[in-house]
Amino acid sequence: MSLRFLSQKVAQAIDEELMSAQGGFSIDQLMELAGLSVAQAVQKSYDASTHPRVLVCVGPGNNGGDGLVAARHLTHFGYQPSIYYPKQSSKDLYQRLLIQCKNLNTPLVPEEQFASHVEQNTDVILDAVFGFSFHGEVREPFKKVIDIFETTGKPIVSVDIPSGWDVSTGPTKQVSFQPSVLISLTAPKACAQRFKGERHFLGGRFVPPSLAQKFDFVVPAYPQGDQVVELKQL
Ligand SMILES: NC(=O)C1=CN([C@@H]2O[C@H](COP(=O)(O)OP(=O)(O)OC[C@H]3O[C@@H](n4cnc5c(N)ncnc54)[C@H](O)[C@@H]3O)[C@@H](O)[C@H]2O)[C@H](O)CC1
Ligand SMILES: [K+]
Repeated sequence: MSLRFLSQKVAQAIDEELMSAQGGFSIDQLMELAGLSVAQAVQKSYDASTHPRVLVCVGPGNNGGDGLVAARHLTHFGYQPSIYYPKQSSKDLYQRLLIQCKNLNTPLVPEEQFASHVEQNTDVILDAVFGFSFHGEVREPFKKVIDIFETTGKPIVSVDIPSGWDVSTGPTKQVSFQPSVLISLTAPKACAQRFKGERHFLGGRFVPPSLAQKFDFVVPAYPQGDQVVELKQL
């Protein structure tokens, strides 16, 4: 069976099903596993000894939450992440994730230092700005962030979707950067067919076979205890 690429609508339906009474998961659990997958994909792609400074760009929704979780795991993996989080959520979950990072002394980058921080103090950018619920044209304060993704020479690792791409069709007139690494969560979204970077991982190792069957997608075999599996061919 070949890999299925999910539409925005189906990705959202799967997410809802996982967190329904039947699915039994809480958002905290899914986000923890998604963020752990992301940290593992970074670790498999960029060694902490050569690329320790990971700038985690955090958006306003759950994609951003995955980034905060990844930042915490990356610290424990020996990286020195920093966080750019221009529109902080007041929701309890996000506040707690941020406290956990602050307790690990992870610095928060101020808005006016963002551009210079990318150029001078960053080895890898972790793009956790928008995921499968993004639509329309990028609004501030994120336009500035995506504009830098468009022009920087630093490697970008995108969580679930390259932020600003159309979830179904991929690069747009405004946003066409290619991340070096993409971590698709649960199953790749349709836009992943336009990914031309170096490595594509699948993460989010929480899908029961009955759910994959219901939504007609394939979960490839993960190696041993890994939280990611590399997808060689699209
Ligand atoms: N089942 C899974 O695979 C899981 C995936 N996870 C991650 O969750 C995101 C999807 O999260 P969601 O909260 O639904 O949305 P987003 O993070 O994509 O962003 C919504 C956020 O962005 C704002 N927004 C939308 N469009 C724009 C725009 N044009 N300009 C500015 N802002 C915009 C919107 O208002 C919201 O605030 C998925 O991709 C995974 O990364 C879960 O963590 C675990 C389960
Ligand atoms: K993203």
